[in-house]
Amino acid sequence: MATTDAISLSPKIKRHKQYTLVIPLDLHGDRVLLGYKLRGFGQGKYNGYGGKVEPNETVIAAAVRELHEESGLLVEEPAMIQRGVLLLETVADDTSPILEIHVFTVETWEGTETATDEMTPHWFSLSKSLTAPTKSTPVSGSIPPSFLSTSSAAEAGGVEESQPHPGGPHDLPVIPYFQMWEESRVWLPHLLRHVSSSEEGRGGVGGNLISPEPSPPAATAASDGDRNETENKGKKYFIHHVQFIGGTDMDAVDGGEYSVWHGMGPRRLDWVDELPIGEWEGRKSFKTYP
Ligand SMILES: Nc1[nH]c(=O)nc2c1ncn2[C@H]1C[C@H](O)[C@@H](COP(=O)(O)OP(=O)(O)OP(=O)(O)O)O1
Repeated sequence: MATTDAISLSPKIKRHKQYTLVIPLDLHGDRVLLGYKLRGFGQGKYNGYGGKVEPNETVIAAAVRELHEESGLLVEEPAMIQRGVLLLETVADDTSPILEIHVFTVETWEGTETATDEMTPHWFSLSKSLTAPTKSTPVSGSIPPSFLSTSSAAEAGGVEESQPHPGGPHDLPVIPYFQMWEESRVWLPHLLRHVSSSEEGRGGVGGNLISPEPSPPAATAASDGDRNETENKGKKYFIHHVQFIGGTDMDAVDGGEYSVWHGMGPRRLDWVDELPIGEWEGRKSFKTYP
C-alpha cells in the first residue's frame, strides 16, 4: 500500500516527451498482438506499437502512423480506443523528461501484421494473460527460442510472418511480461481484464473462451491498485504514474545494462472517468507537473 501512496511526481519543471503505444486486440480470436523490438529504445523487449509524437501532430495521428509504420496495420483514427496514459519519471537522472505514453487498443484494422526492421509481430493469448506471472511462473514454452534473441528474418532482410499456432488460439503463449518494460506487468493485466470484463458484458471474448476474472496474487494486489478493482468498474481510463530509481535489468537480452528507466520505485495506478487528453495534447515542452 505504501507504494501507491508514496508517489508524488517531481514538482520541478520537467519536459514531457509524448509517445504512443497501440495494442491490437483480436477479441474473437482471444489474441493480443505485440511486437518484439529489434532496434532502438526498448530493443529486445516485447511491447505494443508506437513511438514519438512529432511536432504539430496529434497524439491519435501519431498512434495511427506508428502502428502502420511498425506493423503494417492500417486503422482510421476513430478506431483507436484510448485506454490510458503512462507517466514515467526517472529520479536517477534529473535531466530526463517525463515520458507521457498514450495507450490505445484497436480491434479492427486493414492489412496483415508484418515484420518490419523495427518490430517482429507475435500473437499471445488474451485470456491466459489476465494476471502478470510472478518470476517463478514459467512463461509458456510455446514461444519459439528464436523469438528470444535479436536475430530475426527482418535483420536478415526478409519479412517474417507471425508464427502460426496449429492448435488455434488455445495454444498461444502467455504474454512474456518479464520481457517487457518493467511497469507493463502492472498496467497491462489491468487493461486486459478491463477489456475482457467489458466484452463479457457484450457477449464475451472469443465466444466463451474467457475464464472467470482471476484473483490476482494478494501481494501485488494491494500495492498495484487491484484493491480498487471493484470500485474502478465502469471507469474508462487508467493513469499509471511510476518513478524509476535506475538499475540493471538482469532479464534483458542485452545482458542487463544499467538504465535510468529501470528499478520501479513508487507508483500508483488510478482509473478515471475522463482523461484530460485536451490538456495533454499541447504538452510537449516544459510544463509543471501536476
Ligand atoms: N517504460 C515504457 N513502458 C512502455 O510500456 N512503453 C515504453 C516505455 N518506454 C518506451 N516505451 C514505448 C513508447 C514508444 O511506443 C516506444 C519508443 O518509441 P521509439 O523510441 O521507437 O520512437 P520512434 O519510433 O519515434 O523512434 P525512431 O523510429 O527511432 O525515431 O517505446
